[in-house]
Amino acid sequence: MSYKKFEEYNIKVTKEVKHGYQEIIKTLGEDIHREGLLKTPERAAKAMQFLTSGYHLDADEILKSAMFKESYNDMVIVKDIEIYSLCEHHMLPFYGKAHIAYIPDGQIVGLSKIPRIVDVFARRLQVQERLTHDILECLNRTLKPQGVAVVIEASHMCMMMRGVQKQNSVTTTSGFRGQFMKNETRNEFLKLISSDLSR
Ligand SMILES: Nc1nc2c(ncn2[C@@H]2O[C@H](COP(=O)(O)OP(=O)(O)OP(=O)(O)O)[C@@H](O)[C@H]2O)c(=O)[nH]1
Ligand SMILES: [Zn+2]
Repeated sequence: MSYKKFEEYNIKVTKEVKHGYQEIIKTLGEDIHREGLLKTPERAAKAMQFLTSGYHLDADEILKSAMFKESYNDMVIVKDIEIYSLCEHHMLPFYGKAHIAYIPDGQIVGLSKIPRIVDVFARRLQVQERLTHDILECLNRTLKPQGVAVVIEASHMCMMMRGVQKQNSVTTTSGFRGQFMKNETRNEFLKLISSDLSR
């Protein structure tokens, strides 16, 4: 889609989602003509578009745009990557940290591209398990490393603000491919990030 077409599409989506929010706010018993709420449906629509903007981005292409030949053969870890996503069940936020490692096989990737692909998959309606695998599989198929590991620890607002109302539970998900299937490599990675996991 051309930039102009995409802009037109975005304006149309904002208009439709804004209309949806007007209905929701009204149905929930608020006065949509109240001064403080006048622009709220449009603001909420734009916020939601941003939080789901990952649908329009190609994570494989982002990685491919900065891959370099390099003979470095040891583990590369990017840890403490902030994650903000929306659970697909309640459309409430879940947030936390991702720790990602790979062992190159002839090519490395620009470091910033790792948090960028995290955002591409986080800015969608997600479950933490699928988010973990989306990131893992993207790195595995695009970079073709000797191994890749992803650990995500997150708190879910749908379990905090409502439902079971547990404020301190943290969910950890993980995925491993290639060399990280070996206990020794996996344990080295887990040890290197363990200071974060106990925080
Ligand atoms: N596996 C998984 N579950 C999630 C995630 N985010 C939210 N959930 C859960 O999705 C489930 C949806 O269950 P339902 O019983 O259909 O929804 P509900 O009645 O609102 O459930 P409660 O949250 O228990 O009140 C809940 O257990 C949530 O905790 C996630 O990332 N992964
Ligand atoms: Zn939820």
